[in-house]
Amino acid sequence: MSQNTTYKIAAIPGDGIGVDITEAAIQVLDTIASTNGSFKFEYTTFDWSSKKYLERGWYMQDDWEAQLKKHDAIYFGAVGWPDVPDHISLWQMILPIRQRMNQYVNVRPTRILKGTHPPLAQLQQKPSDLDWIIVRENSEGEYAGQGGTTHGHTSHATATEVAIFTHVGIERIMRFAFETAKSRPRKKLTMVTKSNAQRHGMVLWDKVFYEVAKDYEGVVEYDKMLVDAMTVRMVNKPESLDTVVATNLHADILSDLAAALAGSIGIAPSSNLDPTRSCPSMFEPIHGSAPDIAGKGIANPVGAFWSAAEMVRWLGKGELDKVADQFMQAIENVTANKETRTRDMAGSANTKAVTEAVCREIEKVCKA
Ligand SMILES: NC(=O)c1ccc[n+]([C@@H]2O[C@H](COP(=O)([O-])OP(=O)(O)OC[C@H]3O[C@@H](n4cnc5c(N)ncnc54)[C@H](O)[C@@H]3O)[C@@H](O)[C@H]2O)c1
Ligand SMILES: O=C(O)[C@H](O)[C@@H](O)C(=O)O
Ligand SMILES: [K+]
Ligand SMILES: [Mn+2]
Repeated sequence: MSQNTTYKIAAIPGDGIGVDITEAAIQVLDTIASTNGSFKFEYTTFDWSSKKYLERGWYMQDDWEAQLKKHDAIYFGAVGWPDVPDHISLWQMILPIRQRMNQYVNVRPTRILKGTHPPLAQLQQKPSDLDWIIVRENSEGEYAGQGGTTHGHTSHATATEVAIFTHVGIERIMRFAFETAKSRPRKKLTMVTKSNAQRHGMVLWDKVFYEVAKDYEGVVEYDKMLVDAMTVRMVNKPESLDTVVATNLHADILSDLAAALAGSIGIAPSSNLDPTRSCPSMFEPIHGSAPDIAGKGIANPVGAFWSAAEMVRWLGKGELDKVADQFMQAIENVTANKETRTRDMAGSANTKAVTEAVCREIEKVCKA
């Protein structure tokens, strides 16, 4: 990385609290850039949202792919609003971006940040017992887009949602998951499946997992869990897990559970990655637009900040790891203090106060 590198960021705030937390993330990203001095961000903000969809009839312009590809990364808030059916908003914005930008991996880390109140008594005593990375397959399964409805106007209405699993798609996510597990101190991978009831796609999923596992024999310890039993293990034996690989749908569900176990859905980050780096990767908190608290200025921006820190790490290709770590340190210094926690974390601060506190901490941590 040269001095004064400029990273071009496509910012898509979207709907509801997506708007508040994207604005907050940009403020802290600019603070970390100006404090560090060796890089800066240049943003293009896209007004793609459900509100605009209702006015214009479209979420993204026809040339959206070309527009996004002009950027080094995408920062995303959330999409979805009660007056547009959720499958329309997802399928006209977030899912096409994940698919067409080749973001076939979705990395969802969870750990208990300082000051959070995990609901389980055992984790209140030993927060270090929960430190996971969920690797979510991000292109296939029920999200591949195959299915349809016929005779929809009659009582014979028939609808299918076909879960797609390909050897190529499974192999690339398994390799990514094994590499992730290998890079972590415990070198441990748990594969989640449902190959007892789902006897085709999930059986191929398992088969390819064991094929790839041969390349990591003696290097990464691995095991297999049926997804229903996995929810029990996450609650009862969180310390027994480290890296987890699961299908698109299973990991979507398990990562919300993971966030709740770690203290709040408002903290959890995600990176939608194109590991080949041919397209921009996309960073967003795992939560949605939260219509119930939107417009109140009280959304927890911590998941958005953690996602922004992962964006810095990804953009730096190894050269900004220290900066990303400082960013995380600043976030955790703020969560540690009750005065600067939002309501979902048993505090009373608003989004703006938490954001300003993180900016102040960034200046302290980076200059120390
Ligand atoms: N990737 C995305 O953009 C994405 C992800 C999930 C849901 N959605 C969409 O968002 C809309 C709402 O979905 P939902 O209600 O199921 O899930 P949600 O994540 O928006 O909200 C679930 C609950 O968590 C709370 N919450 C979420 N984020 C929070 C934060 N940062 N701080 C404090 N509390 C927070 C909300 O107030 C709500 O009570 C739907 O349209 C859905 O399709 C989009
Ligand atoms: O991927 C999904 O199912 C939704 O966009 C959302 O629930 C998410 O987790 O990103
Ligand atoms: K989101
Ligand atoms: Mn989800």
